[in-house]
Amino acid sequence: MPERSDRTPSLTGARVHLIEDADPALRGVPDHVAASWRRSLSCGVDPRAVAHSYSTDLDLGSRLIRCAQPVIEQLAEEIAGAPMCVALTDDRARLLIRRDSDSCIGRALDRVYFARGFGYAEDTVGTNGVGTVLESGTSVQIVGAEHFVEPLQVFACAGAPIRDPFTGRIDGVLDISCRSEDSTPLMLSLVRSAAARIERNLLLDRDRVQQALFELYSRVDARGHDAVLAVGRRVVLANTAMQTLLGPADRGALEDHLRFAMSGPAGLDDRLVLPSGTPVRVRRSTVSAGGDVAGVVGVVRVLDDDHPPAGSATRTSRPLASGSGPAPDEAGTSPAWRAAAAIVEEALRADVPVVVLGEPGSGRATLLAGIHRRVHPAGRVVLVAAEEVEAAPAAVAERLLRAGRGAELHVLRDVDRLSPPAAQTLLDRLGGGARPVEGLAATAAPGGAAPSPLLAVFAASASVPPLRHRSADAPALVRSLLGELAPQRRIRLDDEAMRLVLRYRWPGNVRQLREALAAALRVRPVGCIRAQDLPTYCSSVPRTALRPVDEAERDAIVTALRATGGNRVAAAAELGLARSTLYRKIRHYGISV
Ligand SMILES: Nc1ncnc2c1ncn2[C@@H]1O[C@H](COP(=O)(O)OP(=O)(O)OP(=O)(O)O)[C@@H](O)[C@H]1O
Repeated sequence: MPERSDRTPSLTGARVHLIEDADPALRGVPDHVAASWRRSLSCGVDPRAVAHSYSTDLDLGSRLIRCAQPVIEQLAEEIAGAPMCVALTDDRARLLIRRDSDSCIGRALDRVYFARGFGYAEDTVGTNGVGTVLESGTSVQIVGAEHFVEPLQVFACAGAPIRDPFTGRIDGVLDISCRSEDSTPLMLSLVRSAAARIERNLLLDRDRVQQALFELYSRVDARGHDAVLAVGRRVVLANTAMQTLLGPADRGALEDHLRFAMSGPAGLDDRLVLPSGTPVRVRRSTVSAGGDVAGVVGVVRVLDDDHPPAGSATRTSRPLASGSGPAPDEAGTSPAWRAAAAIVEEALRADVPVVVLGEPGSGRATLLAGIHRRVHPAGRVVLVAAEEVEAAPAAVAERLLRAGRGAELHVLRDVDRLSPPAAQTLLDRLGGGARPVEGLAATAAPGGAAPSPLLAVFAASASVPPLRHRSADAPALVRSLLGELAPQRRIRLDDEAMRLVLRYRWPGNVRQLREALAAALRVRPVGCIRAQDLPTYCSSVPRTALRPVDEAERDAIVTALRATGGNRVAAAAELGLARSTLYRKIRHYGISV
């Protein structure tokens, strides 16, 4: 094969043929480059310009950056004499770090948007040393005319994937770029060995995190005869007492509960009822290492009947007020949901202001309303929208202070969305949290840059898990929602439709599930709802957020696959796509039909 620089005219000719002729043989073009050109073409990449996409939501404190930083510094020293740059991207080809050995190469790369925050995915900028690595899963060197997009043909780049040592998943790409005339085959071996060093650091780092969990577990286990359960991101540790205390279903439920608790407050005392009806108390501590949550260690005790858990009342059948909405416990049996219900019930019984944290649509207001009706069957729930508070915080505060006691619960919705002045006015008028306001509850989204000062008013807080973290509740929720949406009809989901419901991530939570079921009922008002009756998005679990144009493409693919009974060859023909392109897009959108 001729030297790379001598091949420029034949590569240029082959590429032009491909663009004009759709599918020539591409003789003389290396296989990995030809495959990448075809992918670039089928994705509609413009061969004349670098399309730029910029993201602001980069994770600059990630484990990947922490483990890569020292290796990048060392690599930058190794190439200091040559006009090159070292770059690190995340698994979506977005540049996280760029270190230039001289300012000329830096300026040249800036001009083609090879800079922090910009994306170099192959389906956006065509064949390159970052996106092509992610698409092919192997290290590549792309020199000069091998780039699909003309403005990139003055560069050469070598990229290697950085894989998570446990999962094998590609976490990012390490890349060395320079002008094509400065390119050397050494770039590829340099970048490969540096990526291997980063993977070693990831392994050591993971060990450190797991070590921290193991140390606390061992300390707690050594303290006595208690049953101890530790749950980390990929390990579960249980001592002998734990292994004999509970059956497999209860153990699984408890593990789920601790896994969910990893994202909650650091140390707490939970009381919950396991699926077999066994009431337990869990004293748990969260373990952190270097800013990462390593896991949760829980000491578990079965409670006797004299000390039922606070949530155990949820299992007795108290009547709900007539005309009440769904009973939260009927649609929530997972430990995380029960734990939230128990805290809310305890707070409402003691008339302590309680805030329910959770993602929008997860059922926070429904939980508060359902439990209030249980505690005060003749009571009333007043939902106060954030917009109403925002418009007149002082007037709302007056109303809350004057409200009828005991049987009336005012729920301030989405208090995290209030502007700081509105939140402050409300807080001041309610007495700054110094004395409890009766009959008051709120909902808020967890996290956020600065928690609302208003949260000081609420002495109790409960966390409602997002629907995707309590898939055990999904079948009961579906039954409850179908009963509400089609009260007089015998309707259910078939197994395949239920499988989609369990697999989909439901970013809009229960509200979105309700909308999906309402849409399916419009297609099939009676009988058995099938997978193809659910909205097309339910058949897709993409790895990244989709743009509207991607959603339209995803919907077209799902519709074609549903129409052809899942036959990919027929679907590709109907869509006018090459079969390989369809397979790639099915993978990209996480489509399951
Ligand atoms: N356990 C449940 N059973 C039946 N329907 C539920 C349940 N949880 C939530 N829903 C339904 O889902 C939708 C959203 O619930 P809810 O209003 O309680 O959510 P939220 O967390 O307060 O969020 P938002 O503030 O966005 O409304 C409502 O239509 C509600 O009826």
